[in-house]
Amino acid sequence: MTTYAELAMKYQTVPAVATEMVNLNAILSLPKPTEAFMSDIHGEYDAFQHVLRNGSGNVKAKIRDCFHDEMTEQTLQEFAFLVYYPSERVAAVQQQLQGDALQQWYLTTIQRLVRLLAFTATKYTRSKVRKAMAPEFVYITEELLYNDADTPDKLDYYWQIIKRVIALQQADGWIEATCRTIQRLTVDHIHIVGDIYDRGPAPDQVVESLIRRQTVDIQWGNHDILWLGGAAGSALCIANLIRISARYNNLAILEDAYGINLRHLALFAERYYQDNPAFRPNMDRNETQISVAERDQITKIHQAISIIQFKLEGPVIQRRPEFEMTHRLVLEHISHDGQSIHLNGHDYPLINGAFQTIDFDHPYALLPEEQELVDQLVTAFTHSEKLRRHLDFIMAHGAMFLRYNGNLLLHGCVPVKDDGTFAGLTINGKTYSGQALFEVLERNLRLAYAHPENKNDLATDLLWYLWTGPYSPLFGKHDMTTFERYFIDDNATHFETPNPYYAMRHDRDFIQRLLKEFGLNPQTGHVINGHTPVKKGDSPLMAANQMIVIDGGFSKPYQKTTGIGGYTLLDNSYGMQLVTHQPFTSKQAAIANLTDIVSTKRVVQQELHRRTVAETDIGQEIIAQLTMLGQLLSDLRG
Ligand SMILES: O=P(O)(O)OC[C@H]1O[C@](O)(COP(=O)(O)O)[C@@H](O)[C@@H]1O
Ligand SMILES: [Mn+2]
Repeated sequence: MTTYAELAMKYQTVPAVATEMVNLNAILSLPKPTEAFMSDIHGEYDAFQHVLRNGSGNVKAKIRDCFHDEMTEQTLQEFAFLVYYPSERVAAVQQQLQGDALQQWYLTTIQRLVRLLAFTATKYTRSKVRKAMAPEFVYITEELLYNDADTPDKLDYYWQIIKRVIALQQADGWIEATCRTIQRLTVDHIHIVGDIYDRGPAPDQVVESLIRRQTVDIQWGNHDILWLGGAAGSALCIANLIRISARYNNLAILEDAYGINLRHLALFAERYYQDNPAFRPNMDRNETQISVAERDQITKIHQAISIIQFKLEGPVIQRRPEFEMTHRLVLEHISHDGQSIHLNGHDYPLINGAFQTIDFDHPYALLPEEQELVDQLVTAFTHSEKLRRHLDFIMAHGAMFLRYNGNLLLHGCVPVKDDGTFAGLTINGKTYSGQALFEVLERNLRLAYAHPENKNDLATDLLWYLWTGPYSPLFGKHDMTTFERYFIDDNATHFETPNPYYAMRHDRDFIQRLLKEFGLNPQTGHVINGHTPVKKGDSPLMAANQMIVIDGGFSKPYQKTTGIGGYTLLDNSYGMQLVTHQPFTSKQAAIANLTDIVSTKRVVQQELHRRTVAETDIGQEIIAQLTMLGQLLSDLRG
């Protein structure tokens, strides 16, 4: 929030104050900019990029509105793909066309892009449009954009600029930069409702693209917490994320993207483990097959790190009775011959056994070599500069929940008890529930992240709790049955009881109570969640459209369940729409066949009048500033 003193420093004369007031007043009456909500990206960089580049289908809609009937469907499609993938499409056109035809293509294309840019820019101030441009082309672009080519001289000037740009071989660079500006202006602000990391191949590139984009906020997901926890020195978070990386054949992210050396882990795994079908990597993404030797190595690493994880869980659960997780102390219930386990009053045979490093008298004790490995990994995670840089961004732009323009955004749930009252977690003798639970967990997370040198303190243990604790708002289930899923055949033991929240969120009264708890207007607000894939046939809209779940399966391994390729929610001046995306095959295929993946748009809420900036959070800030400027003006006039 800007203060009166800051404004008084910045605007020292009556005309300066008046000019700013005129400017702010004008901004208030502009249409509300478009927000896009996405979640559960799970490392699927190409699919995510496609949705970002096509503005969740909005870019094509803009082209349609701007050019009406001037373009055939084929031309429109080609033009849209130029805007999404400018460098690839320019290269393709250069292959197809030569000489005069190519020259004509540049002339037509540049002129069309100027028109489209002008069309997308109408919602914004000149200064905002300028900020969305590549600095090296600002001068040229503004000359083209704000040139009212209505006199022959001006028209001549306009075409001269375009021709010079082409002659000086700047056209490719200008096209690329302008297409990016159009992409940015089409969607002004992006919300990521959690889970950028795990299962897919390129979360690091997703983060890089968010860093480039900047106008982003993130509501942390349980998988993001594992990586934040890793950088914060939590051995348990590290063991979990390496386990998942091995499970989905993604260890390369650790080694190649983040420079974390897994050699010692691989050598250790080689010494202790054999092939084990239950630990072979999941190849659902259907990418290039791996060799048997490679598969064997991953399978062994997968077992080694899983057992380390289960061992590390013991002491944390024991030293934190307030976590109420003794039901997750599993290793101590294995029979001493390693053949069965006694859980919840039943004996189950164990399958896929991999218990050779466990001393059943001290099941949670790490072998000295395991301890060394853990120490080495913690050091590597807390020292990876690139990982820190990525997670610094996720920390700076992220939070446990967000209130934005009247809506409540959070990844998983607000934990409740069976009777619908907010469930509490007791920390240091004090019980926190509802909004206070989110806040206490966030405070501890920030503390743990700021002190990677503390490894066994409460704040670091709470990071792991966020991943898997029964009242973690990011997990939302009573238990994570990872051990049972690997080692017990009986499916009943795999079930993870969801928090009652998930049944209650269908109910409008319940959602309104939540909105109220978080200080929002219960009549007009929405709750937006990710985390739980919306199964085929289920609706992402609940509680009379006030509850919206947008985990639609960017994650390839989950597309069997969802049947689609993901959802994005759009909120613009006309209202809210839910966009369904078809599964994305590959970037190459999309560009070669010009296949878009948007399938349907569903209206969630339609505004009776077009909403303006004045009705947004930023608008409220501007109104407050205007009041202070009014005061300043009369003070200056004395
Ligand atoms: O499908 P996988 O990789 O075995 O993962 C299953 C595990 O993932 C979880 O669903 C958590 O991950 P999500 O946040 O993606 O749901 C656990 O509850 C479950 O045990
Ligand atoms: Mn999740």
